[in-house]
Amino acid sequence: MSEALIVCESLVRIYQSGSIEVQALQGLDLVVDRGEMVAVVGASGSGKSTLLSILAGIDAPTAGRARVDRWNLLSMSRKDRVHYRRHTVGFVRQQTASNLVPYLTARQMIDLPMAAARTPSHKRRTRTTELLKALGVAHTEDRRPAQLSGGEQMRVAIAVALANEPRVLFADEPTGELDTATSQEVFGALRDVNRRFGVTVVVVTHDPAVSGQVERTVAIRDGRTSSETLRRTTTHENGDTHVIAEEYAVMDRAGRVQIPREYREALALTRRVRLALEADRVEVRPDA
Ligand SMILES: Nc1ncnc2c1ncn2[C@@H]1O[C@H](COP(=O)(O)OP(=O)(O)OP(=O)(O)O)[C@@H](O)[C@H]1O
Repeated sequence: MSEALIVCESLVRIYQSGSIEVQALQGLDLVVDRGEMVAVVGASGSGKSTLLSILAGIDAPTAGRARVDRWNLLSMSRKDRVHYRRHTVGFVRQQTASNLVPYLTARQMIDLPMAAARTPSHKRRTRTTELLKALGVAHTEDRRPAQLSGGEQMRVAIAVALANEPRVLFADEPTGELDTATSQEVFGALRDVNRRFGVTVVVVTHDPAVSGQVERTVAIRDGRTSSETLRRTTTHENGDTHVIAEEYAVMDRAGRVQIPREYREALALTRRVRLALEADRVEVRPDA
């Protein structure tokens, strides 16, 4: 098996505002393999944006472990961080317009990160043309952001994020401001670049229609990974295809598993529970 591209273990991020401490991440575990496309879901305030900012090298964790490719995100120098953000990761923000430069054309915006990385101009031209085509926005190459629809703006933003051939693309609510049909298009574009360029994609979303289309969804609750849903497609004899989704609890390295509230309430599980090892399972029973 190939080595995972992203590994977070017991990741903690504490924000200090005045005398108040906010624990945005409280020991989060996450593993993403190379080439995977993963959706991250969770209630507002659960820590999704914090996680993405840390993985994108924009914010630094307080404690724990976080590795992306060969980079340890807790011990990167300022110089490393610039290199990391330029070459290893691409980032697409929720607010469509904030990804773009108002006075540049689509072609110029895609060119910009490559110019900053001192890529030779003939390579930049070829890559820009390839990306404009791959994202279905070749017709917009000479237009500025104000002359693009919301979906086109987002697809150009994805092209900009992919310019320097990053290993991983992070997208924070990329379809949050778009209508359903346009969301589907943008999400389709993300899936397409994941397959076509082999770039790993981690997408934060509120939209169940979006998260339902990836093979793995990771749910975050209170700054921790709470469950994962794996989906696989099966084909019946008559040719019909069905998607089977199975939800798993996530166990951390210390063996901790969160028991969902409805299970605890149904069996009145409180502070002490009985654990029993059976041949093929572990039982959790109320303290009788
Ligand atoms: N810069 C900051 N200073 C203080 N607290 C912050 C800061 N950024 C985030 N938080 C807090 O950290 C927690 C997690 O925030 P985060 O934005 O990661 O959640 P989220 O799951 O992305 O939410 P949403 O879906 O609403 O974007 C929240 O309680 C938030 O108020």
